[in-house]
Amino acid sequence: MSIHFELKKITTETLKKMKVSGEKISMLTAYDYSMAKLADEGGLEAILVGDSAANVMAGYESTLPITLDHMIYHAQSVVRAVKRALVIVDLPFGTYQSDPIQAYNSAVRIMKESGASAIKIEGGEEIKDSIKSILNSGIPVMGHLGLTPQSINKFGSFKLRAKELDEAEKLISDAKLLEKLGCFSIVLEKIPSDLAEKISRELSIPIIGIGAGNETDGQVLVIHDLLGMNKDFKPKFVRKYLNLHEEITEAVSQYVKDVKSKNFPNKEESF
Ligand SMILES: Nc1nc(=O)c2c([nH]1)NC[C@@H]1CN(c3ccc(C(=O)N[C@@H](CCC(=O)O)C(=O)O)cc3)CN21
Ligand SMILES: CC(C)C(=O)C(=O)O
Ligand SMILES: [Mg+2]
Repeated sequence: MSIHFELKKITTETLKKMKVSGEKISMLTAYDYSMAKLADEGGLEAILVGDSAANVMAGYESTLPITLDHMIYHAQSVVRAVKRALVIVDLPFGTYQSDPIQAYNSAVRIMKESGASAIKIEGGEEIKDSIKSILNSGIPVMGHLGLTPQSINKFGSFKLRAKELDEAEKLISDAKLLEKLGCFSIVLEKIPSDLAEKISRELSIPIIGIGAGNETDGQVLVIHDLLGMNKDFKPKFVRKYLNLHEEITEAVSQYVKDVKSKNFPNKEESF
C-alpha cells in the first residue's frame, strides 16, 4: 500500500478547514517513535501523546501518576517520528489545575522540550484561567470534556457522562466557553451521541469524539485498542482493526519453540 496523501504538515488551521469542508478528522494516540511513525505513515491528521501512556506504557491503574517529565519524554519520541500529523500532548494531572502560572509553565516546558504543536487539557469553567494563560503565550489548546479520566476519583466510574440534563447543560456551556477562550478544538469523551452532535453543530471549532457517536467532526482512539494489543480492555466505543494480542503472543511462542528445538538460528542466520 502506498502513501497517497500530500506530505504537508498539518496545522490547527488545517483541522478548522476540514470542519468547514465536512471532511472528518482522524486522530490516534502514540507514545513512542516506532508507533508514531506507523501512525503518521497511515495518514492520520493528528497524533495525541495521551496521558493514557500511564496505563498503556507504564501499567498504572489510572492516568494520575504520569509526570510532566514522562509526558515530555514520550512527546520527544513521537515528534522525532512524525512528518505530517499535528502532534498534540496531554497536560498530565496536577500540572495545570492550581493556577495559571503553573499551567503556563507546564505547557511551555512541553512546547520547548518536545517540539510538539499543541497541548490538550481536561476541564472547562474550573480551569478557564489556566487555559487563558496558556493561550496568551501563543500555545494552541485542545479542550477535553465529558469523561475526563484525570477526575476519575471524583466521578467514581468510567460510566457514560452527561446523561442527565444538568450535566449536559454544563457540558454545552463549557464547550462554548472553550471556543470563546480560543481553543482550536475539543475532545468529547463517552457522552450521548445526540449531545455530541448538537455541540458539533453549534460550535465552529472541530469536535473530536471518543465514544461520542459519529456526528462529531472527527474521532480519536488509543492506537493499542484499535490494534487489539490489550485483550482485557474492550469498551463499546473501541473497534479492533487487528488482533495483535494474538498475533504477537503467537509469534513469541513460536520463537520460544524454535529456540528450544534449536530450529533458530539456522545456518543462514549464523556466521
Ligand atoms: N487503553 C486505553 N484506552 C483508552 O481509551 C483510555 C485509556 N487507555 N486510558 C485513559 C482513558 C481511560 N478511558 C476509558 C476507560 C474506561 C472506559 C470504559 O468504558 N470502561 C468500562 C465501562 C465502565 C462502566 O460502564 O462502568 C468498559 O466497558 O470497559 C472508557 C474510557 C479512555 N482512556
Ligand atoms: C483518549 C484520549 C482522548 C486521551 O486523552 C488519552 O489517550 O490520554
Ligand atoms: Mg488523556
